[in-house]
Order: sequence, then structure tokens, then C-alpha cells
Amino acid sequence: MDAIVKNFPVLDDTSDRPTQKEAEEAVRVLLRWAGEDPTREGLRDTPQRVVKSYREIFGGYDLVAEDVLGRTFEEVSGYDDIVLEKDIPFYSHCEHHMVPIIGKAHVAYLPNGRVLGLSKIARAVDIYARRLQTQEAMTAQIARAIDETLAPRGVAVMIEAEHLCMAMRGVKKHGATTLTTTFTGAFKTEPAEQARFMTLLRGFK
Ligand SMILES: Nc1nc2c(ncn2[C@@H]2O[C@H](COP(=O)(O)OP(=O)(O)OP(=O)(O)O)[C@@H](O)[C@H]2O)c(=O)[nH]1
Ligand SMILES: [Zn+2]
Repeated sequence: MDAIVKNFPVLDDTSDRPTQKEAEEAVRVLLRWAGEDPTREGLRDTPQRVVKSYREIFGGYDLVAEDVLGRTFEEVSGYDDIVLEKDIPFYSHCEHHMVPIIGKAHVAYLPNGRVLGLSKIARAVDIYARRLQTQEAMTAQIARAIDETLAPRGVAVMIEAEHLCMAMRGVKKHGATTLTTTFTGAFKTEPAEQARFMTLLRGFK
């Protein structure tokens, strides 16, 4: 599992990164390759816009989920039962085709004294979504980041998503959904806890 969970090989030395101008030139090359004229009025600012947009949708490479998840607190009157954040919408891009993956993440954990700010779970989901991904890796990465930062009694992550590389091209199966899960701790070792996670997900759909 370690290979796919490991943080992405984000460039250590930022000087290895192409400049904004080089990235814009790459977009111009793709436009010409597709048969377009990048100098026509409608496309003149497109390379700049694409790079700006990529900066946002691939912004997860510059962020560390563990930093976000590090903000925890324990004043919850002894609450120690399941916390489930469901239907967290996300947009990612598959690493094979760089085409969108559109889905929802459901994330639960069993606290061990400390809890996470609710928004931090969604922020962590976004950090991993805003990288090139496989759904399996993204699921495992979210679970591992929460597991290692919060040290809860267990983490359960389910992702359901549509891969546009399967819908708009290739096999063209629009509407097919992929489900992936990662369980750690009690969710992995105790079937009853895993069943409770599933029931809570189904129960409120
Ligand atoms: N397991 C997994 N596969 C994915 C994911 N996203 C895309 N893929 C698959 O990655 C595979 C890449 O297959 P290749 O044969 O190398 O590429 P391709 O010729 O473009 O394949 P087709 O999509 O079948 O046309 C395809 O089967 C995709 O459906 C993902 O998140 N997880
Ligand atoms: Zn793909």
C-alpha cells in the first residue's frame, strides 16, 4: 500500500519547475497541435488563462494535508463516537489522461480524545483532489493523513466518483460510478464498526 499512499513526488527543488512563460508556451504548442491558431483574438489570452486555472486545480501540490489536519481540539464533553463527514464534493484529474474525476468523499473517524475541525476534513480532501490522481491512491492518502495526524481509533474513507476519461472518450460509459474504500483501526478490524459506517452512509442518502 505504501507505494500508492506516499505523497506525490512533488518537486523538491522548486527551481526545477518550468516558469509561467514556459507553461504558457506548452499550452500554445498543444493549441497548434490540435489545429488551432493561438494568435487569433479568442485564443490570445488562453495560454495565460489555462496556466492560471491549472495553478488552481493542481494547487494541491503546494499544500500539505497534515498541516491542515494538525488543528485539533478535545473540548467535546467526552464525545468519542463516530464522526462522519459525508458527501464532500470534489473535482480531481486522473493521472492517466488528465481528464476530470468528479465525485464525493465520505470520511469518518472514531475519536481518541481529540477531534478535527469539520472543515479540515474537506480541506484535506481538496488537497489530494487537486493533484493528478487515481481514485485508489486518493482514498488511501486521505485515510493515511487523518490516521497519522489525529491518531484516532479508526478511519473510514469511501469515495464515489465518475471518471470522465471513461465517459467522454475511450469506452464512453457515461454514468458509471467507481467506489473505493480504505479502513484503518477499528473500522478495519471490527466488522460491526465497518457496518455502522455503511449504515450511516446509506441511512441518510
Ligand atoms: N484503477 C484506476 N484506473 C483508472 C483511474 N482513472 C483512470 N483509470 C484507467 O486507467 C486505464 C489506462 O489504460 P491504458 O490502456 O493505459 O490507456 P487508454 O488506452 O487510454 O485506455 P482506455 O481508457 O481504455 O481507452 C484505463 O483503463 C482507465 O479507465 C483510477 O482512478 N483508477
Ligand atoms: Zn483517465
